[in-house]
Amino acid sequence: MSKKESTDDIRISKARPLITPWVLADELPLSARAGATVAASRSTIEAILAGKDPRLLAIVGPCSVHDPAALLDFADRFQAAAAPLSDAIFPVLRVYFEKPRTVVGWKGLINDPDLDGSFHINRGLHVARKVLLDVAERGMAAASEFLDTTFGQYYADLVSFGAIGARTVESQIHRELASGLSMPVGFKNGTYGQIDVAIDAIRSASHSHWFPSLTKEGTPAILESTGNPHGYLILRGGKQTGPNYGAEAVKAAATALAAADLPPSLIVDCSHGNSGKDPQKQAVVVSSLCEQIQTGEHAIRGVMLESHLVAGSQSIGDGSELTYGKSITDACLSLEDSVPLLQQLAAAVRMQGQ
Ligand SMILES: O=C[C@H](O)[C@H](O)COP(=O)(O)O
Ligand SMILES: C=C(OP(=O)(O)O)C(=O)O
Repeated sequence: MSKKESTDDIRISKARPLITPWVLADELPLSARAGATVAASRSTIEAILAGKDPRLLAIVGPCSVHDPAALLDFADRFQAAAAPLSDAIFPVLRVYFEKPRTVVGWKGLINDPDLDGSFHINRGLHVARKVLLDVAERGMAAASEFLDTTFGQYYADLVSFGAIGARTVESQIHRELASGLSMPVGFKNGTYGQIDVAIDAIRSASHSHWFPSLTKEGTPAILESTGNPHGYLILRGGKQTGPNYGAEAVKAAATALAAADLPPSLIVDCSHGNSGKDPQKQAVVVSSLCEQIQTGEHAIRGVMLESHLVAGSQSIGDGSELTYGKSITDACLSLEDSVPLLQQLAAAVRMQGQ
C-alpha cells in the first residue's frame, strides 16, 4: 500500500487569524463628522472630474504612510496652506497604506505596521482605519490605492478617492473591485506608459461584475457590483514612453478617452514616471500643467504630488532610527516646496476662469 502524498498548502508555512471588517468598525466606527466629510468630498470630487466644478483636485501627501503622527501633522499643515486657495483647488490628502513593489520591499503600513517584517496585519488594519478616521474628522478628503482586493472592506467607507495603480490596472480582479467601490476611482496608465490599458480598465469597471470577496462579518461571499461610473485616467508617465504630462500627451489622452466614449477628463501624477522619481522634477511638471490650464486645457482636472514634511527619502533600516516626516518609499518634495506649486496651480485655474 503506498503512502498518500500531501498535495495541499505545501508552501504555506503559517496561518494567523484575521479580524473581520465588522470587528474593526465596531472598535472604530464611522463618526457622523467623518461620514459627512467623506460623502461631501466624494460629491465634490465627482463634480470636479465631471467638469461641473471648475476647481482642480490636488492629491498631495507622502508616497506612503509609515508614521501616523507625521501624516496627521502633514495633514494639518496642508489643510492650512490650501485654505486660501479653496476657490481654485480642492485638497485631497494622499493616504497610501499599500505599496505595490516592483520586486520586494516594505509593503506598507497595513501589511507591516511595525516596519520590521513582523506582518501584524490586524494591527495594521486598525492603525490604518484610525488614521483615516482622524483625517476625515479634520474635514479632509483622503485618497488611497486599493491593492489587496479585500482590505478595502475594512476602511473604504473613509476614502473619498480610490486609485488602481500602474502595476494592477490590467488585472481583472482590480477592475472588478473598482466596479464596486463607493468613491470615484483613478486608473494609472501602465508602468511602460500605455494608456489603453487604463481606458480598458475604466470601461470594465463601469460595468456590473460578480466577484468573490468578504462580507463585513467576514464570510466569504460572491458580490454583485453595479459598476462604477466615476472612473478616470491618471497619467503617470512610463518606462517606454517617458513622461506624459506635456500638452501633446494630454491632448492625445483626452482624444483617446473621447474615442472610447468617456469624458475627456484626467488627472496628472507629477511623480513616478513623470518625474523619473526625482521629486524636484515635480515642479517642472506643475509648471507645464499651469501653462496648459491657463491656455484653456480643460482635460486636466487634477494633479497628484508626492510630498512630505521633509524632502527626499530614507532607508527603512530596522525602523528604529528614522527622521520624522521623511518618506521610507519614494522620495518626496518637502511640503514647504510644494505649497508654492499649489499656489501656481490655483493662479492658473483662476486665469482659466477669466
Ligand atoms: O509609489 C511607490 C513606488 O513607486 C512603487 O511602490 C514601486 O516601488 P519600488 O519600485 O521601489 O518597489
Ligand atoms: C505606486 C504608485 O504609483 P504607480 O502605480 O503609478 O507606480 C503610487 O502612487 O504610490
